[in-house]
Amino acid sequence: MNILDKIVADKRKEVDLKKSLITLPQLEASVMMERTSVSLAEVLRKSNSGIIAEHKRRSPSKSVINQSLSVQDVAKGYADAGACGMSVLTDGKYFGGSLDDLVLARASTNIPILRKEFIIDEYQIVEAKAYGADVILLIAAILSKGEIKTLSELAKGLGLDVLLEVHNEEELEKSLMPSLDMLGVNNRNLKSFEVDLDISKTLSKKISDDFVKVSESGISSVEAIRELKEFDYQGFLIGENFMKTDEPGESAKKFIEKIIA
Ligand SMILES: O=C(O)c1ccccc1NCC(=O)[C@H](O)[C@H](O)COP(=O)(O)O
Repeated sequence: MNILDKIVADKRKEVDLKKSLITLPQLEASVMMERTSVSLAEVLRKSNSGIIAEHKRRSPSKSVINQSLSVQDVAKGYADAGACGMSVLTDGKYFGGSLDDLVLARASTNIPILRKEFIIDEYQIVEAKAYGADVILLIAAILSKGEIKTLSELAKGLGLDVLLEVHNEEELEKSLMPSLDMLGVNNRNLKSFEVDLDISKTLSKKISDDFVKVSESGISSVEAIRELKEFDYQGFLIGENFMKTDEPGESAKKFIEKIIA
Protein backbone atom coordinates (compact mmCIF):
# COMPACT_ATOMS: atom_id res chain seq x y z
CA MET A 1 0.00 0.00 0.00
CA ASN A 2 1.41 3.45 -0.88
CA ILE A 3 1.45 6.26 1.69
CA LEU A 4 -1.59 8.04 0.24
CA ASP A 5 -3.68 4.85 0.45
CA LYS A 6 -2.51 4.37 4.07
CA ILE A 7 -3.42 7.95 4.99
CA VAL A 8 -6.90 7.56 3.45
CA ALA A 9 -7.52 4.18 5.15
CA ASP A 10 -6.60 5.71 8.52
CA LYS A 11 -8.70 8.79 7.77
CA ARG A 12 -11.81 6.67 7.17
CA LYS A 13 -11.43 5.10 10.62
CA GLU A 14 -10.73 8.50 12.20
CA VAL A 15 -13.82 10.12 10.64
CA ASP A 16 -16.06 7.22 11.69
CA LEU A 17 -14.83 7.52 15.27
CA LYS A 18 -15.29 11.30 15.30
CA LYS A 19 -18.85 11.00 14.01
CA SER A 20 -19.68 8.85 17.02
CA LEU A 21 -18.13 11.39 19.43
CA ILE A 22 -19.32 14.72 18.00
CA THR A 23 -22.51 14.68 15.97
CA LEU A 24 -23.22 16.92 12.97
CA PRO A 25 -25.84 18.99 14.89
CA GLN A 26 -23.20 19.56 17.59
CA LEU A 27 -20.70 20.77 14.97
CA GLU A 28 -23.39 22.97 13.43
CA ALA A 29 -23.94 24.66 16.80
CA SER A 30 -20.43 26.19 16.66
CA VAL A 31 -20.38 30.03 16.64
CA MET A 32 -17.92 29.78 13.74
CA MET A 33 -20.78 28.59 11.51
CA GLU A 34 -22.04 32.23 11.56
CA ARG A 35 -18.66 33.72 10.66
CA THR A 36 -18.35 35.22 7.17
CA SER A 37 -15.44 33.47 5.47
CA VAL A 38 -12.70 35.43 3.72
CA SER A 39 -12.13 34.31 0.12
CA LEU A 40 -8.54 33.22 -0.48
CA ALA A 41 -9.18 33.22 -4.23
CA GLU A 42 -10.16 36.90 -4.09
CA VAL A 43 -7.08 37.80 -2.04
CA LEU A 44 -4.81 35.92 -4.48
CA ARG A 45 -6.35 37.64 -7.51
CA LYS A 46 -5.36 41.04 -6.09
CA SER A 47 -1.97 40.08 -4.65
CA ASN A 48 1.54 40.68 -5.98
CA SER A 49 3.11 37.91 -3.90
CA GLY A 50 0.51 35.10 -3.90
CA ILE A 51 2.10 33.39 -0.90
CA ILE A 52 0.05 30.85 1.07
CA ALA A 53 2.27 29.96 4.03
CA GLU A 54 1.86 26.60 5.70
CA HIS A 55 2.09 25.40 9.30
CA LYS A 56 3.64 21.93 9.03
CA ARG A 57 5.40 20.18 11.93
CA ARG A 58 6.37 17.01 10.11
CA SER A 59 5.55 15.12 6.96
CA PRO A 60 5.83 11.63 5.51
CA SER A 61 8.48 12.82 3.03
CA LYS A 62 10.64 14.90 5.37
CA SER A 63 9.92 13.46 8.84
CA VAL A 64 10.36 16.19 11.51
CA ILE A 65 10.45 19.75 10.16
CA ASN A 66 9.79 21.86 13.25
CA GLN A 67 7.98 20.75 16.40
CA SER A 68 9.03 23.54 18.75
CA LEU A 69 6.95 26.53 17.64
CA SER A 70 3.56 27.79 18.77
CA VAL A 71 0.99 27.82 16.02
CA GLN A 72 -0.23 31.22 17.27
CA ASP A 73 3.25 32.75 16.77
CA VAL A 74 3.52 31.16 13.33
CA ALA A 75 0.07 32.47 12.33
CA LYS A 76 0.83 36.01 13.55
CA GLY A 77 4.23 35.90 11.85
CA TYR A 78 2.73 34.86 8.52
CA ALA A 79 0.02 37.54 8.72
CA ASP A 80 2.59 40.24 9.63
CA ALA A 81 4.76 39.05 6.73
CA GLY A 82 1.93 39.85 4.31
CA ALA A 83 1.04 36.26 3.39
CA CYS A 84 -2.22 36.05 1.41
CA GLY A 85 -3.35 33.06 3.45
CA MET A 86 -2.24 30.38 5.85
CA SER A 87 -2.48 26.62 5.40
CA VAL A 88 -2.93 24.57 8.58
CA LEU A 89 -2.37 20.83 8.47
CA THR A 90 -4.92 19.18 10.74
CA ASP A 91 -3.89 15.54 10.26
CA GLY A 92 -2.36 14.18 13.45
CA LYS A 93 -0.85 10.83 12.59
CA TYR A 94 1.27 11.81 9.58
CA PHE A 95 1.75 15.57 9.99
CA GLY A 96 1.51 16.21 13.75
CA GLY A 97 -1.36 18.66 13.26
CA SER A 98 -4.80 18.94 14.86
CA LEU A 99 -8.08 20.83 14.84
CA ASP A 100 -6.73 22.68 17.90
CA ASP A 101 -4.07 24.13 15.58
CA LEU A 102 -6.86 25.42 13.33
CA VAL A 103 -8.70 27.00 16.28
CA LEU A 104 -5.51 28.64 17.60
CA ALA A 105 -4.52 29.92 14.16
CA ARG A 106 -8.05 31.31 13.63
CA ALA A 107 -7.87 33.14 16.97
CA SER A 108 -4.51 34.67 15.97
CA THR A 109 -5.17 36.06 12.50
CA ASN A 110 -7.85 37.25 10.10
CA ILE A 111 -6.08 36.16 6.90
CA PRO A 112 -7.86 33.30 5.09
CA ILE A 113 -7.04 29.87 6.51
CA LEU A 114 -6.95 26.69 4.44
CA ARG A 115 -7.75 23.50 6.32
CA LYS A 116 -5.08 21.18 4.85
CA GLU A 117 -6.61 17.75 5.28
CA PHE A 118 -7.39 14.53 3.44
CA ILE A 119 -11.10 15.15 2.97
CA ILE A 120 -13.16 12.10 2.07
CA ASP A 121 -16.43 12.82 3.89
CA GLU A 122 -18.97 15.65 4.12
CA TYR A 123 -18.51 15.62 7.91
CA GLN A 124 -14.96 17.00 7.53
CA ILE A 125 -16.25 19.99 5.56
CA VAL A 126 -18.75 20.98 8.24
CA GLU A 127 -15.92 20.42 10.73
CA ALA A 128 -13.65 22.78 8.75
CA LYS A 129 -16.29 25.53 8.90
CA ALA A 130 -17.09 24.85 12.58
CA TYR A 131 -13.42 25.17 13.56
CA GLY A 132 -12.82 28.43 11.68
CA ALA A 133 -11.43 27.58 8.23
CA ASP A 134 -12.11 29.73 5.15
CA VAL A 135 -10.96 27.24 2.55
CA ILE A 136 -10.95 23.47 2.13
CA LEU A 137 -8.64 21.28 0.08
CA LEU A 138 -9.95 18.46 -2.10
CA ILE A 139 -7.37 16.04 -3.53
CA ALA A 140 -8.36 14.59 -6.92
CA ALA A 141 -6.13 11.53 -6.43
CA ILE A 142 -8.36 10.25 -3.60
CA LEU A 143 -11.82 11.29 -4.85
CA SER A 144 -14.13 10.35 -7.71
CA LYS A 145 -15.66 13.02 -9.95
CA GLY A 146 -18.99 12.58 -8.16
CA GLU A 147 -17.37 13.00 -4.74
CA ILE A 148 -15.55 16.16 -5.86
CA LYS A 149 -18.90 17.59 -7.02
CA THR A 150 -20.80 16.69 -3.82
CA LEU A 151 -18.04 17.86 -1.47
CA SER A 152 -17.27 21.09 -3.33
CA GLU A 153 -20.95 22.04 -3.58
CA LEU A 154 -21.41 21.46 0.16
CA ALA A 155 -18.36 23.66 0.87
CA LYS A 156 -19.66 26.44 -1.39
CA GLY A 157 -23.03 26.23 0.38
CA LEU A 158 -21.23 26.90 3.66
CA GLY A 159 -19.43 29.91 2.16
CA LEU A 160 -16.04 28.18 1.98
CA ASP A 161 -13.58 28.48 -0.91
CA VAL A 162 -12.51 25.24 -2.56
CA LEU A 163 -8.94 24.43 -3.64
CA LEU A 164 -8.87 21.32 -5.81
CA GLU A 165 -5.47 19.64 -6.04
CA VAL A 166 -4.23 17.65 -9.03
CA HIS A 167 -0.92 16.12 -10.03
CA ASN A 168 -1.54 14.94 -13.61
CA GLU A 169 -3.73 15.48 -16.66
CA GLU A 170 -6.10 12.62 -15.90
CA GLU A 171 -6.89 14.05 -12.44
CA LEU A 172 -7.35 17.51 -13.97
CA GLU A 173 -9.74 16.32 -16.69
CA LYS A 174 -12.12 14.61 -14.26
CA SER A 175 -12.08 17.54 -11.83
CA LEU A 176 -12.88 20.76 -13.65
CA MET A 177 -16.29 22.01 -12.48
CA PRO A 178 -17.83 25.38 -11.55
CA SER A 179 -17.99 24.66 -7.80
CA LEU A 180 -14.19 25.06 -7.52
CA ASP A 181 -12.42 28.38 -6.88
CA MET A 182 -8.77 27.43 -7.17
CA LEU A 183 -6.90 24.73 -9.07
CA GLY A 184 -3.79 23.59 -7.22
CA VAL A 185 -1.08 21.67 -9.01
CA ASN A 186 0.94 19.66 -6.53
CA ASN A 187 4.54 19.43 -7.67
CA ARG A 188 5.01 16.54 -5.24
CA ASN A 189 3.89 13.07 -6.30
CA LEU A 190 2.08 12.00 -3.12
CA LYS A 191 2.87 8.32 -3.79
CA SER A 192 6.61 8.56 -4.57
CA PHE A 193 7.38 12.01 -2.96
CA GLU A 194 9.29 13.04 -6.09
CA VAL A 195 9.10 16.83 -6.56
CA ASP A 196 9.17 18.51 -9.98
CA LEU A 197 8.10 22.11 -10.60
CA ASP A 198 7.73 21.33 -14.30
CA ILE A 199 4.44 19.58 -13.42
CA SER A 200 2.94 23.01 -12.68
CA LYS A 201 4.34 24.42 -15.91
CA THR A 202 3.01 21.54 -18.04
CA LEU A 203 -0.50 21.49 -16.56
CA SER A 204 -0.94 25.27 -16.54
CA LYS A 205 -2.13 25.57 -20.15
CA LYS A 206 -4.88 23.00 -19.51
CA ILE A 207 -6.44 25.02 -16.68
CA SER A 208 -9.06 27.61 -17.63
CA ASP A 209 -8.58 31.20 -16.46
CA ASP A 210 -11.87 30.88 -14.56
CA PHE A 211 -9.86 29.29 -11.75
CA VAL A 212 -7.08 30.85 -9.71
CA LYS A 213 -3.99 28.69 -10.34
CA VAL A 214 -1.96 27.65 -7.31
CA SER A 215 1.39 25.86 -7.46
CA GLU A 216 2.01 23.64 -4.42
CA SER A 217 5.06 22.01 -2.81
CA GLY A 218 8.80 22.09 -3.29
CA ILE A 219 8.99 25.86 -3.80
CA SER A 220 12.04 27.40 -2.13
CA SER A 221 13.22 30.31 -4.27
CA VAL A 222 11.92 33.63 -5.52
CA GLU A 223 13.25 32.68 -8.96
CA ALA A 224 10.86 29.69 -8.98
CA ILE A 225 7.95 32.03 -8.17
CA ARG A 226 8.94 34.37 -11.02
CA GLU A 227 9.03 31.42 -13.44
CA LEU A 228 5.67 30.07 -12.24
CA LYS A 229 4.10 33.53 -12.61
CA GLU A 230 5.07 33.34 -16.31
CA PHE A 231 2.76 30.30 -16.44
CA ASP A 232 -0.13 32.33 -14.93
CA TYR A 233 0.13 31.02 -11.36
CA GLN A 234 -1.28 33.48 -8.83
CA GLY A 235 -0.87 31.38 -5.69
CA PHE A 236 2.15 29.56 -4.23
CA LEU A 237 1.79 27.15 -1.32
CA ILE A 238 4.99 26.95 0.72
CA GLY A 239 5.50 24.86 3.86
CA GLU A 240 8.91 23.39 4.57
CA ASN A 241 10.95 26.33 3.26
CA PHE A 242 9.48 28.57 6.01
CA MET A 243 8.81 25.98 8.71
CA LYS A 244 12.38 24.61 8.74
CA THR A 245 13.61 27.98 10.09
CA ASP A 246 13.40 29.23 13.71
CA GLU A 247 11.12 32.09 12.67
CA PRO A 248 8.81 31.08 9.80
CA GLY A 249 7.14 34.52 9.86
CA GLU A 250 10.47 36.34 9.41
CA SER A 251 11.47 33.91 6.63
CA ALA A 252 8.15 34.49 4.86
CA LYS A 253 8.56 38.27 5.28
CA LYS A 254 12.00 38.32 3.63
CA PHE A 255 10.75 36.01 0.86
CA ILE A 256 7.68 38.18 0.14
CA GLU A 257 9.75 41.39 0.19
CA LYS A 258 11.99 39.92 -2.51
CA ILE A 259 9.00 38.92 -4.67
CA ILE A 260 7.41 42.35 -4.61
CA ALA A 261 10.69 44.34 -4.84
O1 LIG B 1 4.64 16.74 2.34
C1 LIG B 1 4.50 15.50 2.27
O2 LIG B 1 5.43 14.70 2.53
C2 LIG B 1 3.19 14.88 1.89
C3 LIG B 1 3.08 13.51 1.80
C4 LIG B 1 1.87 12.92 1.49
C5 LIG B 1 0.75 13.70 1.26
C6 LIG B 1 0.86 15.09 1.36
C7 LIG B 1 2.05 15.68 1.66
N1 LIG B 1 2.18 17.06 1.80
C8 LIG B 1 1.10 17.97 1.75
C9 LIG B 1 1.42 19.14 0.90
O3 LIG B 1 0.80 19.24 -0.13
C10 LIG B 1 2.49 20.10 1.32
O4 LIG B 1 2.54 20.17 2.70
C11 LIG B 1 2.35 21.53 0.79
O5 LIG B 1 2.10 21.58 -0.57
C12 LIG B 1 3.65 22.31 1.08
O6 LIG B 1 4.75 21.64 0.53
P1 LIG B 1 6.26 22.05 0.88
O7 LIG B 1 6.44 23.51 0.59
O8 LIG B 1 7.11 21.21 -0.01
O9 LIG B 1 6.44 21.76 2.33
